[in-house]
Amino acid sequence: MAQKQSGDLRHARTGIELRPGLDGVPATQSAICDIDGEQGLLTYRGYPMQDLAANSSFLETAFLLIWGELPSRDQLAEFEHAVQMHRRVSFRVRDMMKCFPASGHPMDALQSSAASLGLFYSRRAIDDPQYVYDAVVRLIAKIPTMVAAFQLIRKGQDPIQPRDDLAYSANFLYMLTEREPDPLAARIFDRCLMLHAEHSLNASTFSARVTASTLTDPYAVVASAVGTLAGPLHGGANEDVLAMLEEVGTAENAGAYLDEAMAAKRKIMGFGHREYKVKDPRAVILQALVEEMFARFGHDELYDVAVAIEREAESRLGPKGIYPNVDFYSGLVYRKLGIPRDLFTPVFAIARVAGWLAHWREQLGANRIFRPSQIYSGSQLRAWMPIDERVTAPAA
Ligand SMILES: CC(=O)SCCNC(=O)CCNC(=O)[C@H](O)C(C)(C)COP(=O)(O)OP(=O)(O)OC[C@H]1O[C@@H](n2cnc3c(N)ncnc32)[C@H](O)[C@@H]1OP(=O)(O)O
Ligand SMILES: O=C([O-])CC(=O)C(=O)O
Repeated sequence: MAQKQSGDLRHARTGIELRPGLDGVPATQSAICDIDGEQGLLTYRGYPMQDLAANSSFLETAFLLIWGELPSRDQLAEFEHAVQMHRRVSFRVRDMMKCFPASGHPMDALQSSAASLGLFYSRRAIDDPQYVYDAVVRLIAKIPTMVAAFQLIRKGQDPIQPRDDLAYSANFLYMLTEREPDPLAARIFDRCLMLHAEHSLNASTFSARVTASTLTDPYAVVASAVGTLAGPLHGGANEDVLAMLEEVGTAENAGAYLDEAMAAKRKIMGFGHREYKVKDPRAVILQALVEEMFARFGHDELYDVAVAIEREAESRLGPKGIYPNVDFYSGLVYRKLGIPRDLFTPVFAIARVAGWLAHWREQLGANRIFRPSQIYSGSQLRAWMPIDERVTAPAA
């Protein structure tokens, strides 16, 4: 991989400084989510994350994020009912998924199936509040169904239909595992979704806003965000954390593993954050949820490995402000729920679609197309070279 660009470069004509990765550069104004990375505080629409995770539900939190206020009892009932009515996906989408290679990554399957929804619904009605409401409902309702469907299809089975008597999270776990989940497991999963629902201008949300700013349809917005979330520096890290815990194997190996990884300049997955200089507040809650899961459903020795890595990392990475992020403990909850490792990031997407849609609406409310500039570092003006006069092929 190429070296990251160094700072202190300025645009030749405007004099504006290049900030690689847009570090610290405000790229939009938003009223959706606030992060205090020094204190480890996270709020959605002004409500502390801890209060929402303790008292709300994923659908209620999604409503808050997208429409700005907590719903009334009637509004919530209407929203929950609408989502329930739109959980099914067309047989055409299921048949398309049957043509996907079973060995493909479920994030690629999700990105393709989310994009395919745009084929079914009109594209040019984004000014119509009913179109917006319907698109929000469809995406929140259908993404879990598509994630569960690909899981069964790749095992050679037919997807199972959603169950109308089950609430949002319980229904997803049922469609995935073909068993009605324990109510505590379903509640813990619902809390995980709330914790992952939104996080200001992270890479996938930025991607969603850039796509939204072209006035394309919301299915393309979500599909582009899913593709961005998949990368290992972003949502994809939750899958890699589990691989790391398995590789480390025992708590005693944690220190040596960290020393070796750092000497080889490898990043520790599930650690570090552009915004947080302390432990991610979501990781604190997720760790408590892991313990709640294990107290009820049995211990997992990989948790001891995770705790040892966090302890050993304190002296090695803590001085640089590098602590566990949201991806560090989530996989241990999902593993206990019977979710396969390569579905951890699709599960993240099930939650984050709420944040993406909130940003889609906000972007459309005061839209200007994203079109930043660049600092050109290529050749200066050159004379055309006829093919027979070219002496060397350009380096790969
Ligand atoms: C849902 C989410 O997206 S949460 C993040 C999930 N991603 C991960 O867990 C992957 C591991 N973490 C990382 O790659 C980074 O910390 C990111 C991508 C999250 C943030 O990246 P940035 O803000 O650009 O920080 P950057 O990568 O420049 O790192 C700054 C310094 O900290 C070090 N660092 C950052 N994260 C880590 C890590 N996980 N392990 C070891 N060192 C790290 C870098 O090597 C760099 O050191 P240097 O200054 O000596 O070169
Ligand atoms: O905010 C970020 O850059 C990444 C993150 O934690 C998230 O998207 O939840």
